[in-house]
Amino acid sequence: MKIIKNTLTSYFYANKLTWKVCKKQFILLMLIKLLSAALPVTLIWCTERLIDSISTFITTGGQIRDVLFYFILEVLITLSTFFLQKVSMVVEQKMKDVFKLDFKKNLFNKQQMLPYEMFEDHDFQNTLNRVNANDTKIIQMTNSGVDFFSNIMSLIGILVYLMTISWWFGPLLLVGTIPLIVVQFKFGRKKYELFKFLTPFGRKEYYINDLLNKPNSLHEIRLYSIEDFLIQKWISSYQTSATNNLRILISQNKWLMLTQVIQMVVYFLSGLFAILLILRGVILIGSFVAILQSIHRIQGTLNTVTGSLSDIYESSFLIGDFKRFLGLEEINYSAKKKINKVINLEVSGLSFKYPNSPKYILKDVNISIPQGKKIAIVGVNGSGKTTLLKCLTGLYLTKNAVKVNDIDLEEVDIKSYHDRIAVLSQNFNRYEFTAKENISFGKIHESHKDKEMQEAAIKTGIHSYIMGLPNQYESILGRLFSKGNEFSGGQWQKLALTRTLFRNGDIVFLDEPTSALDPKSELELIESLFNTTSATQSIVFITHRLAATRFADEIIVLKDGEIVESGSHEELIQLEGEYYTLYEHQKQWYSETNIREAEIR
Ligand SMILES: Nc1ncnc2c1ncn2[C@@H]1O[C@H](COP(=O)(O)OP(=O)(O)OP(=O)(O)O)[C@@H](O)[C@H]1O
Repeated sequence: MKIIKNTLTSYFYANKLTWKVCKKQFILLMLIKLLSAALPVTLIWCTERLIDSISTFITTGGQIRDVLFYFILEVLITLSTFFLQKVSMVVEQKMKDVFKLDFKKNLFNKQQMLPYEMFEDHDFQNTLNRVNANDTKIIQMTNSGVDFFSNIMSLIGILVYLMTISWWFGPLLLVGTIPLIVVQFKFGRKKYELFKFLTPFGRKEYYINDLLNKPNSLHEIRLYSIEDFLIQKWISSYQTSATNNLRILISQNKWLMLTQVIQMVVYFLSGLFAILLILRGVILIGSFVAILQSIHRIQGTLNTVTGSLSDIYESSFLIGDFKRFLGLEEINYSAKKKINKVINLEVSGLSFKYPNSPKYILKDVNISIPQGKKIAIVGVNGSGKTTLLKCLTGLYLTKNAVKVNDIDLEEVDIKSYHDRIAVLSQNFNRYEFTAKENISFGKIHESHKDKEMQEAAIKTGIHSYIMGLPNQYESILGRLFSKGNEFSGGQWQKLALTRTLFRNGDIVFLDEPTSALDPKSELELIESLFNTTSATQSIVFITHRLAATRFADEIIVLKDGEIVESGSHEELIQLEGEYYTLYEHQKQWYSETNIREAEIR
């Protein structure tokens, strides 16, 4: 009972969605299917009449007009069937296209409303993967439903026709169908469960495929000769999916064979019964042929009907995923306080651990960032620097620990906060669009401000490179598309930094902004950055290069998620602690002499 209720709920839900998006195509499809449903029984009736009129014509010299009439009618019905089939294919395709467009738009919108941290969770990624399959599943469910009803109507028509000859055909044919329905339902559920189990394998295949296709990843793969290893991994994932899919197909077909045998027995019994009727003179030869034709058609239609039922049942699970996804709690922007300008950012007693991870990555961190303050965060790998940045920028929210303008970040409309900050992350994006677009993404609504963009590009030192490109700022970057121009790693980083500067945030967060730059460019850039930011603009930057930290008002040293030292460059050097040790290791790289030598070279 519960199965039927759930399936029906999902089915009506799918229909409601389809109706909302593509009413016109939906109505048209239903009309076509309605017409198609009436055709089989008409054809059977016509065949019966044709044979009877031929037989009358031969035996008693009846009218040739009748024979020709039924013959032409039969041809017309057959042609109409083909015609409706083709039109319905086009309508279905159009319906799929319209629906997919709307579905994807809604999905993207929903994704935007979900907290960032969800996207780092693999279970969420699996669900998202299955939800993405829903665009076709919802339409398929609607179409299967229309097919189901159309076939049921056609079945009823044929059954009623058969039962007017003898009511025995009804129960006989229906009993033969029950095993088929049971098998189709059983495998509908199994197929969904298998799909769920195989989702991570599918994602892995997709990931490896991407690694092997994209020039950025292929570069290292070629040089390390790990193609074979990766291909092997892909094969193993693929084989798991293929083997399991084949196994379920074999198992389903074994059961379907059994139901087929039962159906054949029913078919022969019905045939024998029809022979009995003709021998007793109850029916004519035309009715006999029509009975056989009806039984044959019923069997075919029953297979389609139960197949549609199984599809609807299987899809209902996926639609369950989709409904759960839509029900996920969204970030509530409207109920939150808007930020028009960041006056100060205060971190007090921030302790943080990632979801599904037992270990605290940040422990009791306290930082004060008033307007205009320049802070450098240093520490060895894994000490929690990037995690701290994620908390400061509101990608991860922690109750009462991070306050902007004395308001808990959890209470703040996070979009309004993001509008006021500029972030360059360690894994910045390389957009394979034009140079101008790459920079304008920093402030997309002000993409017409060419002068500001160029000023930012001059600051980071990328302007001269861009001017050297064939179409200057309109040149396409990267190698993926035609007429693309590849940048070096450092040039891409300068471009990403330009994007961040163009954004002109109240606070600029930089996660290792100079990691790909040569020492000379690095020093020049950091100096220019600090000299040209306004007095009210704050900077928080993470770096491993300690030559850059001397420009900061305060340096924070993180170790195992705790602030172990903080102060100016001179204060920390005098302290001779963690910072001093790190600085001593790097000192020689940054001595004035080395830089000058590098310049001469
Ligand atoms: N999404 C995540 N889920 C679980 N643990 C994470 C996640 N991101 C980072 N970590 C863990 O948090 C710890 C700190 O990582 P984080 O990236 O903040 O260090 P970091 O100081 O920026 O390091 P690096 O200098 O290498 O960039 C690491 O041990 C890492 O394994």
